[in-house]
Parts: sequence; structure tokens; C-alpha cells
Amino acid sequence: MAKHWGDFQYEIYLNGMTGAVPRLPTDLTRLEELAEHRLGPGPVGYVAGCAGDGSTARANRAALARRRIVPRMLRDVHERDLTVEVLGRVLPAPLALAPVGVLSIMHPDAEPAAARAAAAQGVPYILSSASSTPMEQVAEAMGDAERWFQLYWGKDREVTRSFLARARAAGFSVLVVTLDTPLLSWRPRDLDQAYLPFLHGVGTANYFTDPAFRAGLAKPVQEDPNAAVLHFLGLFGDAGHTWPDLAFLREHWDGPIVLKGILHPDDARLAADAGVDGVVVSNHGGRQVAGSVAAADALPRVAEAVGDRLAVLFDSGVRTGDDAFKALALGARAVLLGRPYVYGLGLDGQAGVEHVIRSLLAELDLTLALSGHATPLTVTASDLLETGA
Ligand SMILES: Cc1cc2nc3c(=O)[nH]c(=O)nc-3n(C[C@H](O)[C@H](O)[C@H](O)COP(=O)(O)O)c2cc1C
Ligand SMILES: CCCCC(=O)C(=O)O
Repeated sequence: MAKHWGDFQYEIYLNGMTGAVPRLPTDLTRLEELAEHRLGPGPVGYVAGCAGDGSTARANRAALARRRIVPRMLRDVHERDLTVEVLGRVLPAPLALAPVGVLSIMHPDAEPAAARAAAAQGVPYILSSASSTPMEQVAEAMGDAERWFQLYWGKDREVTRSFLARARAAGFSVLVVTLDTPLLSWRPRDLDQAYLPFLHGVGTANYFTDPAFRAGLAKPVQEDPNAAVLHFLGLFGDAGHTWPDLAFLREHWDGPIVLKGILHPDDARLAADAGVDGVVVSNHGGRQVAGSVAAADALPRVAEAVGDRLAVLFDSGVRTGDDAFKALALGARAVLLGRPYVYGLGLDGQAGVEHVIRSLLAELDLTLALSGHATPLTVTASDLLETGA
């Protein structure tokens, strides 16, 4: 019998009989406000922050809210199974943790804690290139649990080659190449506080431990850390890459490749033509292009263009189980969870991340059941009604 994620509610109620209540809210939309109160303004500002006036992040939420679930009755949903197959892997639920860098600004346990939480729940963890802990240490914290590596595809080919070899050796099985961040966008909240984690050396761990990166420095990192940070800022992204350059990554990575940050159906077709295995429909949580299309509005067009050729994943704005349901209905095979788990980490470390994963999947399981679905695989566009609200 498959696991019923929704049973988490009974665990909470039963714990409550002995006076134990969850340490974090079970309505995950409340986490940001709580984090704003409890965590430092610079770090929370960085996580909550957006490009420009924040209109893209608001549009992400509005595009999900505008679509309403139309539940179906009298279908047998007694036994449910949230398992899905993604990129040749069987996942216990259509969820992975999105790559988020610099997690030590949220909690000293940083990426290893988030990775352990994902591993404990069986959810894939996607480690950012810009993590505050070297990839080998994160891998060690995870045992043999499913882990994917997110690449910031920078200017130095040797560093890229070295990252791919290190990630492979450390057991990362899928390569997620982020295309929407060759440059950092205009982010007023960070600018107004003059706060950027990298300037404090946070997020550079994979680089500072990398032989190819170190070879490009005039002096060792310890002797001139500021120069090392500037070198990192100069090479983490490359705004000169074009589609044919993907061949280099294909040549140096023999597992599945997923392109993150796809919004236009023509780009999705180019991705399929380039021979990659999947895309993440994402606008980086509204952090890159202010005024950009909401990710949920872009999703159906991308799914229609390449859904039969590529694994279509989705992020940007997922906060609750019903958001995940809607993304599945719009054509995603699985969703990536971003800010909510980062706030969970900031507020309660590994336990906070596990609380967020379990709450979201419990809500998804119950939403599926109450809408007439025993599996995510039967959810389609006809389960949604687009409203003006
Ligand atoms: C603080 C922060 C750091 C991030 N760092 C990365 C990163 O290193 N690599 C990456 O591909 N995406 C990064 N992202 C984007 C996430 O992977 C994901 O696309 C985004 O959080 C989804 O939006 P949401 O959190 O609003 O749902 C970051 C997001 C946040 C909030
Ligand atoms: C070096 C890139 C910045 C990390 C990132 O992706 C973000 O803050 O959104």
C-alpha cells in the first residue's frame, strides 16, 4: 500500500492530545511573514526579494489563484499513490526541493540540513552551484538519497568541467542548468540595504574549493579573499552563451540534463531540439525579470509544445498543496519548492524543512483525493476553471 501523505494531519492531532503543537504554521503561506519577524532583515530581504517592483512574484501567485479546482465526486480515491516517474526516476511524490544558494544566511546548518530533510522524506534535493557548503559535504550528508546538481554555467570552461566531474563523483545524478541568471537582476530590496551574501563570501564554497577556480587567482583565497569574491562575481554567469553551446555540457555530462528558466514555447522547442531531457518552467520566483509572464501562465504553452518530448517541471509561486495540484493540471510532471522550505530552514533547521515538505504533500494528497484523484497522473486541465478573480 502506498504511503498516504495526508495521514500527517492525524499525527499532528494525536500529538496535540499530549500538548505538542507544530512549531511552524501548517498554512505555509504564513511562513514568509513569520520569517520577516524572526530573521535578520538582510537575509530575509534577500530571500523574499524580487526583481524591480516585485510584480512578477505577485503575478506568479495571482496566476495560480485565478485558476480554481473543480472537484469531482464518486470516484474511488480510497487508496492513493502520489508516485510519479521523472527522468527515469521513480519519485514518491511530484516534488523536489528547488536549488537555492547561500542557505547559511538562513541557518548555520544550511544546505546539509535541507538535503537531509529532503533525503528523510525521499524527495530529490537540487543543490545550487552557489551553495554555502561544498557539494561533497552535502552529498555526504545525504547517504545514497536522490540528489541533482544545479549549474551556474559561467565564463570559465575549466571550472564548469571541474564542477560537472565533481558533481558526478559525488553522486549527483541529474544536471539542472539555470539559464535565467547570466547576470544578477535589479533587486531594489537588496540594493537599498546594500546587502549581497556573496560579498560576505557566502555562496562561494564550491568555487573556493575548486582547483580550476583557484588556478585563476593571483593569490590563494586565504591571502586575498576579496579578490577571490570579485573573481567569483566576474565568472559565475556568462551572458554570451547561445543554444549551440549546450553541446559542451552534453559532452561533459552523461546523465539527464534539465534547462531551468524556460518560459517561451519556442525556447522549449529549442531545448528539445538540443537533445536535453527536461525543462523547468520558472521565472526564478520573480527574482530576475520584473514584468515577466507569470510562470503558471507560461506553463500550459510550454507543456503543449514539448510535453510529449521532455519532462516538464515547474516552479515559481508554489506555496500550498493546491498550488502543486494546479501546476500538475497545467501540464507539469512535478513541481520544485523554493522559498517555503528556505523559511522552514531559517525558522527551525532540518525539522522546519521536513515540516514544510510533509505539510505540502499532505495537503496535495488530500486535495487530490477530495477532487477525485487517486494519483497525480489523472489530473488534467479539465480539473481547473480559469476565473477572472
Ligand atoms: C534566496 C534564493 C536563492 C536562489 N538561488 C538559486 C540558485 O542558486 N540557483 C537557481 O537555479 N535558482 C535559485 N533560486 C530560484 C529557485 O530555484 C526557484 O526558481 C524559485 O525560488 C521559485 O520561486 P518561489 O520560491 O517563489 O516559488 C533562488 C531563489 C531564492 C529565493
Ligand atoms: C549567483 C546567483 C544568485 C543566486 C540566485 O539565484 C538568486 O539569488 O536568485
